[in-house]
Parts: sequence; structure tokens; C-alpha cells
Amino acid sequence: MNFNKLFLMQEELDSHIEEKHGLAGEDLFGRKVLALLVELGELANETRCFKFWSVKPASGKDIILEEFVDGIHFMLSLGLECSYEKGSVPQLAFAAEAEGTANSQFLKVYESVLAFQASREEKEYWDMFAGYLTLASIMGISEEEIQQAYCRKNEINYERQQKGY
Ligand SMILES: O=c1ccn([C@H]2C[C@H](O)[C@@H](COP(=O)(O)O)O2)c(=O)[nH]1
Repeated sequence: MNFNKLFLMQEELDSHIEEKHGLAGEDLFGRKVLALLVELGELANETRCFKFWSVKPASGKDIILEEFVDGIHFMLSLGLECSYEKGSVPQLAFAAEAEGTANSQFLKVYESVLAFQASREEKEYWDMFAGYLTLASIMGISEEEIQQAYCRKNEINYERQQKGY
């Protein structure tokens, strides 16, 4: 996965949003952490993986992908807040044989987001990211799909800003 390209795209989008909303130079860490947790909840809701009381199926792949890459946006954005994109990006082994259920992996990712929030350390940052990619793997989402869906949503985010979102 070409993270350098995604970090660059995220940096441009974030700058655009911050300028537009007069937030340049402001500490947005806490708000971005909460935004990420909310996106995780939205994604979980679309998968319906925890809804043992319901027989309705998960949403379609496009919807799941869009929610998934909303989370990628905020993860990249948090990395930029902490300047971790300039460090050497660890090799993220895309979990080809991810074990566990989506439900248990969602819980692990929530935990890792909060661990990163508490420490703000680079190791915790990449652990969180790797856990999220493992979740993708469990859900049958490929690297290629993540890249494509990220680029598509990144464009939509610009359009929304132009339309006064
Ligand atoms: O500083 C920001 C703020 C928002 N977003 C993007 C990430 C998600 O793709 C989308 C979330 O918007 P909602 O649909 O949740 O409002 O906005 C960013 O990339 N950077």
C-alpha cells in the first residue's frame, strides 16, 4: 500500500479544511480521535456484525468501503498531527490470514485508538493502524480496494467543502 501518497493527499485535504474553517495551527488531536471512534461505530453499524438480535444482512461492499476509508482519513490525519508520516513507515503486513471475528477486532481497534490517544507514541500509532488493516482483512477488503475507495472519498470530501458542508 502506498502510504506516502495517501499521507500527501490527506495533508492537502486537511490543510484545505483547516484554512476554510479558520483552524490553521489549532490542536485538533482530541477532536480527530473522537471523529475516528465515531467512524468506527458507523462502520460497525453497517457491517451489523454485533447485531445478534437481527437477521438483516450487512450493507453492500461500497457502503462498507466508504465507511472504512472514513476511518483511514482520520488515522492518516492523526499521523500528520503527530508528524509520524515523516518517520520511517513500518512495513505493515497486511494480515493475509487474519484470525478472529470482526466483532473482536473492532474491540481491539477501539482499545488501540484509546491507547494511542493516551500515549501519543509512534508505536501505538502504528499498532492502531495495523489493527485497522487487520479488520479490513477480516472483512474481505483488499489493499487495492482501500486505495481506490480512499481516493474516491478524498475527492468527495473536497466537493462537500465546496458545497458548504
Ligand atoms: O480534518 C478533516 C476532517 C474531515 N475529514 C474527512 C474524513 C472523512 O472522510 C469525512 C467525515 O465526514 P462526515 O461524513 O463524518 O461528516 O471527512 C478529513 O479528512 N479531515
